[in-house]
Amino acid sequence: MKIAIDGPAGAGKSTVAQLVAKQLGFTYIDTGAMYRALTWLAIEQQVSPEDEQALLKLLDASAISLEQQSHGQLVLIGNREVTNEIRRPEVTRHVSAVAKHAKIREQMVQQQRQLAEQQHVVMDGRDIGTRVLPDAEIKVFLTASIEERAKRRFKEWVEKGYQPDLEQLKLEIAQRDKMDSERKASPLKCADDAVVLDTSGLSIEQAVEKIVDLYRKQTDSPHP
Ligand SMILES: Nc1ncnc2c1ncn2[C@@H]1O[C@H](COP(=O)(O)OP(=O)(O)O)[C@@H](O)[C@H]1O
Ligand SMILES: Nc1ccn([C@@H]2O[C@H](COP(=O)(O)OP(=O)(O)O)[C@@H](O)[C@H]2O)c(=O)n1
Repeated sequence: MKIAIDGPAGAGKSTVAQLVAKQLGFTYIDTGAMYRALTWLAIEQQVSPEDEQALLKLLDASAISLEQQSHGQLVLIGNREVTNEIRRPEVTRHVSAVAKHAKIREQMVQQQRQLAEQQHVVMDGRDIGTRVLPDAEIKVFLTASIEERAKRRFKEWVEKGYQPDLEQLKLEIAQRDKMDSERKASPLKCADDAVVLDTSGLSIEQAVEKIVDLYRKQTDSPHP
């Protein structure tokens, strides 16, 4: 069973997908973490996000992997754990430039499909329903207004101890969405057969419940 959750930045994908996975006993896979790990590495090794060949070399030389633990997903580069570091604002600013390269995406997609073959998954990203798992049984396009998404990020960053600027955050989110939607290689878009779920007026719990309901309707199984 595969549940694909796509959508723009800050829509609540990882929060909601993680809780859906927990409720159903599935494995949660955050594909954005893989693009973030490569971006983190590129920054560390001073490789330009525009240099596809150099990024490919970096990707080949560095085993990026996701490890599922009871408390969440760990992101590893070789033996090095980078789960928290890849969330840094600097990585966020450059990740869409790294993720636009077709050959980089091919390799990431291959790895993501392998993960989904081994277990029941809830996978979130930008191209899960359209490219990575086009045959997913349930596809959700999770979205929310840009104002709502910027406010959520603002709150999250304040809680992490940063001092963000709301307007700047809104601008960065809009820029990232634009790059993700306009790139040639599997852009961010809603799959034709996805259910659109606007979370602007929903609590996290309500959004989770709506997806779990979709699963129940699909499988007709009240006790997963
Ligand atoms: N329905 C919701 N209502 C309020 N806040 C939410 C909702 N969904 C997610 N959030 C909050 O918004 C922030 C961004 O969510 P996140 O899951 O990181 O989004 P994404 O993975 O789509 O970028 C998090 O701090 C999360 O707790
Ligand atoms: N399947 C995916 C997942 C992420 N990405 C890229 O990786 C970036 C970071 O993804 P993310 O899911 O961590 O982003 P947030 O919305 O959580 O900030 C996105 O802005 C995309 O550029 C992608 O291209 N395809």
